[in-house]
Amino acid sequence: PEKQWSLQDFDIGKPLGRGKFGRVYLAREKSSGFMVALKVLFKSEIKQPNLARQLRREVEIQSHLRHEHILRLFGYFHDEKRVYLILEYACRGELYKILRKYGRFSERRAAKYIMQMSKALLYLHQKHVIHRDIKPENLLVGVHGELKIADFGWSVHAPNSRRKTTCGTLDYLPPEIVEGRDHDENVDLWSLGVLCYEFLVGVPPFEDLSSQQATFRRISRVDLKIPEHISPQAADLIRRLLKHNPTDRLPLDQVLKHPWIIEHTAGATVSEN
Ligand SMILES: CC[C@@H](NC(=O)c1cc2[nH]nc(NC(=O)c3ccc(N4CCN(C)CC4)cc3)c2s1)c1ccccc1
Repeated sequence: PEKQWSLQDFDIGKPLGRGKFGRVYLAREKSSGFMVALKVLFKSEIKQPNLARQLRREVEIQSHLRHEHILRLFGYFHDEKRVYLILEYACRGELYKILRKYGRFSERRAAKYIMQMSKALLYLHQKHVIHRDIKPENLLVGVHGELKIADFGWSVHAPNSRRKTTCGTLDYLPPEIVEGRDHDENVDLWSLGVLCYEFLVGVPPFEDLSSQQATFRRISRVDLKIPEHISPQAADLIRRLLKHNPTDRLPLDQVLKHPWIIEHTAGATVSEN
């Protein structure tokens, strides 16, 4: 039987971060000493029905997932004002802050992350779950330097035609969502290509700081310029993922066999520092 958790079961530590709704704290479960991340969301902020439905979906989906590159959701509880999600603690922090600190990643580090993301997405797609919000802000780093996909607030069961009213960056949206068309698992392949580009270049491929419309236009036209310093193999993988037609995008099992991934991750299965 599922254990009924409550706030009394935890010692709350330092705040770890914050999302659009709520904050996340380091916490220790008292009887085991197990460290977790406790995500606190205010009911007042998720009052709107679609946010409550989104949260229920996040909990429903993430609580059933078991994968080394997907952040575990161990349980949840609520009091009169707040909802609490008991999440796996990723002790090396947020990937986007590491990316901003370094500016951009080496091809070896980028390829390792893309391989890990591909394995996680393969697992998700086999369960007909599409994440729909793959971006550096939703990626965390575990104790062995491995990636963990967090924040399933936008994940859905495929196929899906629900309008995605984005609050965050638009840079990761694929043409079919930007153009309001139906979408399926292939949206995550597009985002994987955007992620690979941003890891290697330091900025997303279709970013146009002048306006959202300008970014939409560049996405819809797949207006892609790959800088000279990117290796031909990396450029090839990015081009094979950033295809306007969702079914033309390189499937995940092929991504894992791509020469760029093979060359840069040989022997990387052992835990890395
Ligand atoms: C992805 C956003 C999402 N976050 C989670 O769910 C989150 C779940 C979860 N588990 N573990 C985390 N770890 C951290 O946040 C963290 C941050 C910094 C750290 N360091 C600072 C630098 N130092 C050198 C190393 C240690 C270590 C861990 C987070 S965030 C969210 C969504 C809504 C509301 C709040 C949070």
